[in-house]
Amino acid sequence: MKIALIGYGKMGKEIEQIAIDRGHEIGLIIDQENQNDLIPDKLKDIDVAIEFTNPKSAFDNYQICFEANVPVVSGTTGWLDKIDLVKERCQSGNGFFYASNFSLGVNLFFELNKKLAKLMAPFSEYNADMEEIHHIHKLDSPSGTAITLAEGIIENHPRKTKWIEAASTKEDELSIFAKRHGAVPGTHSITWHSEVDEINIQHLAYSRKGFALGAVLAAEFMPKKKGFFGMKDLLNL
Ligand SMILES: NC(=O)c1ccc[n+]([C@@H]2O[C@H](COP(=O)([O-])OP(=O)(O)OC[C@H]3O[C@@H](n4cnc5c(N)ncnc54)[C@H](O)[C@@H]3O)[C@@H](O)[C@H]2O)c1
Ligand SMILES: O=C(O)C1=N[C@H](C(=O)O)CCC1
Repeated sequence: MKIALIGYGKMGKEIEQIAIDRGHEIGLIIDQENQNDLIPDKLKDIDVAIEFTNPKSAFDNYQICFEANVPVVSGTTGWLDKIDLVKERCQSGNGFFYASNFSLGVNLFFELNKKLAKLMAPFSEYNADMEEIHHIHKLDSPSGTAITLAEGIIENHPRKTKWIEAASTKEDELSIFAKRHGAVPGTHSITWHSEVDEINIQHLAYSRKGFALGAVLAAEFMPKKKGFFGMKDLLNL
């Protein structure tokens, strides 16, 4: 498979390594300094584009791939205000795969989080909050993964209706505490506190390898696909 890498930073480089190890060819690499090279003509013989850039650039990059009819796998976070526009393009025949987190472990953790929220529903003595810790270079906050986790709690717990990135004393608000520290690849924990105890679940990434492998697996899933896909489609969760 011939892959275009859009964004050649920490994730782009990790993905390149795994894609080559799995027998793929990197046909095009686009980063900030050659971003004007991202034109439909250069994508002519590309099977799939993998996009990991930043919240401001991602949507424009998708549009160029859509014009070239190249399916996109994107892990960029912080652009979801435009998700309806992307879904419209998918309805008119483009292919797009998004995950706030591509690692298998986090996607299992998403399911565990939903089950725990459901289990807690009848027990009003327990209240939840969330902490996410990432490296100091991260641009968006809270993390895309934290937002997915918060949505999982809100969908499955009757007393939580929204999340806020602050300490809250309102029962219907889920507090997210976002911390930035050193080179941390990504740690997420959810704690359900009562007066007498707490239950804590945590996912801690040791490196970016799990994110990168998931993105390459998504890229292998995408050629010729039309529509909007996510990790549930890939992992059958
Ligand atoms: N979904 C996931 O599993 C997952 C995992 C890790 C990171 N991320 C997200 O992926 C994104 C990138 O993360 P990273 O750690 O690789 O960041 P990074 O800063 O190391 O790399 C981003 C790269 O994009 C380049 N870039 C900026 N504007 C561009 C443009 N217009 N066109 C092409 N390239 C451009 C930058 O020069 C940089 O090299 C972030 O949004 C991050 O939150 C998602
Ligand atoms: O390093 C990042 O940036 C990460 N971003 C994703 C998020 O916002 O959840 C996934 C974890 C790493």
